[in-house]
Amino acid sequence: MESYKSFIGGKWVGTEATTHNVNPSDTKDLLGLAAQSGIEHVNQAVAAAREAFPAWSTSPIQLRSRILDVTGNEILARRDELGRLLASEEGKTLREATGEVIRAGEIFKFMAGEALRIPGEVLDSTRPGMTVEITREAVGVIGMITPWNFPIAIPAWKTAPALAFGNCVVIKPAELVPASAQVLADILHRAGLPDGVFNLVLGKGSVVGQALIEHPGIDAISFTGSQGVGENIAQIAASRMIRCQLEMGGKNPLVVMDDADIDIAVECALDGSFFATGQRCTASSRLIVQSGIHDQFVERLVSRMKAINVGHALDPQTHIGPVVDLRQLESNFSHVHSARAEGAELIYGGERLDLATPGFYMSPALLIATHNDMKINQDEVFGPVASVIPAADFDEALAIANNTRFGLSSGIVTRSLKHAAAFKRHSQAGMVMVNAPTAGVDPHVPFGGRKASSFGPREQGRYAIEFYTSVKTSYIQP
Ligand SMILES: NC(=O)C1=CN([C@@H]2O[C@H](COP(=O)(O)OP(=O)(O)OC[C@H]3O[C@@H](n4cnc5c(N)ncnc54)[C@H](OP(=O)(O)O)[C@@H]3O)[C@@H](O)[C@H]2O)C=CC1
Ligand SMILES: O=C(O)CCC(=O)C(=O)O
Repeated sequence: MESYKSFIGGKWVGTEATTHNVNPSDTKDLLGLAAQSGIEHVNQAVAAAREAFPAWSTSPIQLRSRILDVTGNEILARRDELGRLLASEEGKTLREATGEVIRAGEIFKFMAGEALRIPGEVLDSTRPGMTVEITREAVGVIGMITPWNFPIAIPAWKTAPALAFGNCVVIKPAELVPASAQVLADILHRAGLPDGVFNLVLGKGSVVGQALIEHPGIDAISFTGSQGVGENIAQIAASRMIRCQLEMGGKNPLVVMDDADIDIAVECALDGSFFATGQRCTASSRLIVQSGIHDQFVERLVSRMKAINVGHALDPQTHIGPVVDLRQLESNFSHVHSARAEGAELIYGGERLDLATPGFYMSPALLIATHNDMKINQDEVFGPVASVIPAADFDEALAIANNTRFGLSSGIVTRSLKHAAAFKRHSQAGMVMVNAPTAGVDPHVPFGGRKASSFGPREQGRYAIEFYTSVKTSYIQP
């Protein structure tokens, strides 16, 4: 039986109290026991990070780059083993989990390059003989709180740029996925990261997470998760005048125009709405379909859904794994139930499945005859549930797409360059896809949204530098 520990100041730290890490594909399969750290461990982790910061923030960029590169190489070399681990604790399929591990490895390798390319500027001053230098410095100790749906990629895309630019880290991963977090701590440690630079504290969000965001030794907070927790973090960060970066939910629209290639439209909807069990903040939960193609699209999508295998995450025949836990499963059913009560028609799926192993299985659900004001089309579900909203023309489809408090990703399937260009320009989302699913993004470009989906500077790619560095302007008179 595995036991997962916190990692503080270069040492593994266990606790008497533990939580069970259960495989959502088979609840009889107990993967391990995870430490339940408390406030004391948060205090120790922040103290270790503060102590490590002066040396790490001024360390040679080649050293930082090398450690990130070695970390990325090991993650990539162990993709199959780590993919199995991730699929076992989170429930996404082996293919999806291995893809996520590769993404994490590539992020470390990308940031190994960025560590060597920290930009600056030298300008003439308005005062004769004087120059002005604009440089970037590490922010300090970054508190990170990460969700369960991308157990290694999200910690990677926060940690890699933080370390590249000389910051220290205290991370609290979601309680449901301690194994992937522990693997990351172990790889970074063995890659040569000095003690205290990266600290992992396992435990409850309401205890460890709350203590971390309130800790006076934290200089910035990067969070991915629900809107409620994000709003709490924003208030605390504002009261302490520290920066925060919040990635929260989505209610992402996929617009299907009459002139769409129907095969592309159906595959985009299938992938965006249901793969990864719909547990992506970029999932297409609103399918906005023009009237001329509506019936054909629904018929083709349902027929594709019928061919989908829901099953054990490690079974190579599985297309969609289980929901992550019972709470999320019940929440998904309650969304479907309330949509039907509001008048939506459940045309396919939405049922609990009893399979060979006891897991949190549900068939992907498609609701039709919905309108955008329904709760199902305003609240994030975070499961394999999508609804179809009919639209008369492009203008109506665009208006519906933008009529949401969220603004993470959006998509359009069309053969019309005019509609694609207009959608790209007027969609109120941080990421826009043309003839591609709303979910599934590249590791080297900015990630983030608008409105209630995101707050603060973008994550990932070269843009990550904005959050993880502080700009200094120096006036130099020789
Ligand atoms: N944008 C995204 O990618 C995600 C969106 N969500 C949305 O959130 C819903 C609920 O999922 P859930 O996992 O509960 O999301 P949460 O926002 O509760 O969890 C995200 C992270 O925040 C931590 N956390 C929880 N409470 C606090 C707190 N008071 N202070 C600090 N940290 C805290 C969690 O810890 P712990 O694990 O211990 O609870 C976890 O590490 C989903 O159904 C979905 O709609 C969820 C995950 C990712
Ligand atoms: O769609 C993706 O590739 C990323 C999704 C994501 O980051 C999330 O769900 O939190």
